[in-house]
Amino acid sequence: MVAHVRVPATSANLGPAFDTAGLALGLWDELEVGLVDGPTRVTVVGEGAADLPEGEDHLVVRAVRAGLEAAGVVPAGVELRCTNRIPHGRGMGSSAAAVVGGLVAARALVGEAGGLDDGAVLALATEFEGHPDNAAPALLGGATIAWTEAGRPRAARIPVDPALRLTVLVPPAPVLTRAARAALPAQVPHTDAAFNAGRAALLVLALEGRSDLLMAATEDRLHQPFRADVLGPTLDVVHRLRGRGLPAVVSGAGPSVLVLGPADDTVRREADARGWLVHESAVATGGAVVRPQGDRHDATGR
Ligand SMILES: Nc1ncnc2c1ncn2[C@@H]1O[C@H](COP(=O)(O)OP(=O)(O)O)[C@@H](O)[C@H]1O
Ligand SMILES: N[C@@H](CCOP(=O)(O)O)C(=O)O
Repeated sequence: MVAHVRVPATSANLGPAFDTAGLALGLWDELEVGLVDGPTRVTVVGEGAADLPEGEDHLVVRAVRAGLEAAGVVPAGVELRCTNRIPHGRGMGSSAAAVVGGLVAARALVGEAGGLDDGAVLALATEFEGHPDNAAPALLGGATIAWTEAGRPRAARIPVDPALRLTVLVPPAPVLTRAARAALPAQVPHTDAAFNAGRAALLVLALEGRSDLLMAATEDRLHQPFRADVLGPTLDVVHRLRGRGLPAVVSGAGPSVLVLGPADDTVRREADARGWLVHESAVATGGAVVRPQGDRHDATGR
């Protein structure tokens, strides 16, 4: 059996909800995973094709193995084909997609008896990622709040206005999430924590349809200011767009910028002037899914 999985890109934090909020974007990676008697073989088309390992070190293979191991299955090798559309190291959740996609493929291969329900997949994905905010929407779709309770990650969907458009401005060079996390302080002032708690609560209302709250709801003092130096021009772009009344934030750990709105002329001019790509979509309502064999897809993976 071959499991064919598609898994969405995600944007985490959404300004104030650091390591907590995230949403699925309309751009998908696809994976085909089978178990083989011989050594592991990996084929990659698209993003990362020239750089990624082709054996057991490949992140998707590691995730498939983790899922299989949790279900008590240890194959000799894994045959993996990837069609990658999510750019790497841009704050669009490529690593979460790889991990969640691999775990969902493992779930399809072992069947229900393997015990890999959504809670188990989210827990394993969070072990890989170190934070659950990308893994939750990659798995469940939509916009999510993720948190840890009694040592286990949990997630809940937030209702989102179906008219909401999302635009990601994507710079040409990556910044690894690890580097952007290393720039964060160990402690923040209580006033800044309180500021963000209020803004994160407001974010839920804004996503539900209170678009008049979007600007206030996307202010942040917990991560963006500390990341300015490692992200190059990203914070300048955020401030320029916000100065024009657009709710722009750092997408995930950056360096991309997420605008909670359509790709209007202001957004396109800002991106064009810097040679950045623009990706516009709605919030993707579905998370990682196992696709029927031979299902056709468009250029975004839909
Ligand atoms: N589809 C993939 N297949 C294999 N490895 C991947 C894939 N996507 C991401 N990775 C690994 O994760 C790294 C990027 O992860 P990270 O720094 O968290 O950025 P992102 O914001 O894109 O998730 C890549 O350099 C690569 O090592
Ligand atoms: N909360 C994390 C989100 C990282 O998202 P990514 O898409 O950049 O991997 C953080 O801000 O570090």
